[in-house]
Amino acid sequence: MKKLIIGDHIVKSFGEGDERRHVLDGVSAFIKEGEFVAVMGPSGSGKSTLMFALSGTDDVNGGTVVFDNQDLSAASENELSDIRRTSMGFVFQQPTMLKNLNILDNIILPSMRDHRRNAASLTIKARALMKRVGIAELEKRDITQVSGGQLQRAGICRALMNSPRIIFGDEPTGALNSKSAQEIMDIFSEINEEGTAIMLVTHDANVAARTERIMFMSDGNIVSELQLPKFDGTDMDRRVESVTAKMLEIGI
Ligand SMILES: Nc1ncnc2c1ncn2[C@@H]1O[C@H](COP(=O)(O)OP(=O)(O)OP(=O)(O)O)[C@@H](O)[C@H]1O
Repeated sequence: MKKLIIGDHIVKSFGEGDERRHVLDGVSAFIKEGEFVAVMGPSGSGKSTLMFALSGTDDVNGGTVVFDNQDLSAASENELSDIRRTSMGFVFQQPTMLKNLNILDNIILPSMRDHRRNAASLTIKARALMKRVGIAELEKRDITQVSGGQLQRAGICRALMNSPRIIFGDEPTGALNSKSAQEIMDIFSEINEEGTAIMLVTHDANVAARTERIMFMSDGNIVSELQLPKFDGTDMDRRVESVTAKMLEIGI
């Protein structure tokens, strides 16, 4: 499968003078089209920073990031924002949604900037997505009137509105109980089955075990990888065991 994103010797530094520190220390990473990957590693190892670099959300201090043959490091802020809006979806631990809008409007709002689409067609798409993830009946609810799992489903709908090539998830199940987390992972698996690449940052071996490749980070570098067969709903215990064995082996 062709590579969708290629990060080559990425350096990302924070701080000034003696305080300056390479949070990404020349890290190279790729994500293939339609691939389902996870990034694991100790707190502060640079997982989220890598995600923000590969998605063009943050600029880098060295190296290159190429998305679908476009060099993100050379792209203007407008070009980057277009690429992110049309080709990428983002899901975070706590979906940031507006309190004065209902769930449906929160899902639609970011896509309203895409002038090729009108409100009616966006509403149709949002309702189809909500139905698919099991929150069709919640469209009129305020964001304070739904559970954490339901809100995260809405966050996933919002990320899917523009039919992205890839979804980036930073601890998307981190705030959920294990049942809701597994349900969210079922949704991610389905989305991936349909061809959307997914990159998840996670501390949870049960989440990482659902993916097909895990990159392990330590001190701003990828220090190991684990390849798993594509998840087919079986063998979960064995998959989790191999992830935890690898975590133990590299000491995270
Ligand atoms: N904007 C910033 N300014 C200064 N330092 C930062 C900034 N963003 C991240 N860092 C530092 O970079 C390091 C890596 O952060 P990052 O969030 O990528 O780690 P992580 O592996 O995702 O950690 P966690 O698992 O705790 O979320 C940390 O030491 C963090 O404090």
